[in-house]
Amino acid sequence: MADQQHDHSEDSQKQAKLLSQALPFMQRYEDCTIVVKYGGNAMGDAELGQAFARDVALLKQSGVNPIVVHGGGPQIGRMLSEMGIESKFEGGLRVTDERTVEIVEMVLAGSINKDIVAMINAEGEWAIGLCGKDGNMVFAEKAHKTFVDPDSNIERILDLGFVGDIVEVDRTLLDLLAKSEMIPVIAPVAPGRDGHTYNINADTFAGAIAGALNATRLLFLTDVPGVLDADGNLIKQLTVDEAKALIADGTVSGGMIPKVETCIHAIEAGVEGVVILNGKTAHAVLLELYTKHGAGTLIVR
Ligand SMILES: Nc1ncnc2c1ncn2[C@@H]1O[C@H](COP(=O)(O)OP(=O)(O)O)[C@@H](O)[C@H]1O
Ligand SMILES: CC(=O)N[C@@H](CCC(=O)OP(=O)(O)O)C(=O)O
Repeated sequence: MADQQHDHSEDSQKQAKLLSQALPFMQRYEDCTIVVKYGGNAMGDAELGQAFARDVALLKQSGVNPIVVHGGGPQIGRMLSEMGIESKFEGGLRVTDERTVEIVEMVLAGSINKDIVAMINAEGEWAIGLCGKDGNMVFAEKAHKTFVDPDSNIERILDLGFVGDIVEVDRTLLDLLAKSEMIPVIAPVAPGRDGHTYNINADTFAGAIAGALNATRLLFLTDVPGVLDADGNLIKQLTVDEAKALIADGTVSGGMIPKVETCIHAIEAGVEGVVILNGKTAHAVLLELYTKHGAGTLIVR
């Protein structure tokens, strides 16, 4: 019994110390908008998912305006495969025909969106699941992507079907929610003025939302610790110019290229800082925001 009491007081001392260290950071982000992009690769583990939901709830409780934008690429791929449809990507984007966009919307705005809402609600908060269609929040148009054939050096136009580029973000609904108890959880699906539904890369979608809201931070939860240098070491901070140089010299490659490019666009659109961090680390969001050393790579102007 005496031992237990001792443990308790040690625990509470530790907690008090942690809290006092976190306090200045909590004050720093009070009333700030923080957009968190929760990628499909960071999902899947129930315990990690609950830790993520607890972090988002704690942000709201400490006066932040958190907005979750989620992906779900691997989950869409699994559903398509169960239905006998093969996933095809061009330049990192899913080629999306009419049947595929229906399934994308079902998986993203349906099951994944509601799972995240339920996890946050289980932490005692009020999450509300949305997509670009809700409250006329986001409008898209058919994406116009080109591709330079490395063999012939000829530029080709890519027809990705119902993949969209964002052309408009209306912040009315998100401004209303910021003043309420609600935490928006947004799926990257948006309507076009042409009446079609468009599938939008979740990183791009999160960048556009963060830019339109002049967010203080945009966090990308992925499956690596952040941007790594040529020796595989984590780079703690980068300027936009340094980030561009890492793309140009090939240090940043593959899926990290569009991610870092989205970071650069978001900063140019008015986001104060963007962080790429490992969503597979429990409580990555709190470690990034509420500790001195952060958790990932911070990119700033
Ligand atoms: N310099 C780099 N630093 C970190 N990751 C890199 C780098 N260059 C390429 N990558 C790759 O980028 C991947 C992250 O991009 P991606 O798979 O598209 O993320 P997500 O699916 O979470 O959006 C990493 O898993 C890694 O393989
Ligand atoms: C156009 C396009 O590629 N859309 C993505 C949307 C989901 C997404 O981006 O999810 P992650 O963040 O988990 O990768 C897709 O269909 O997979």
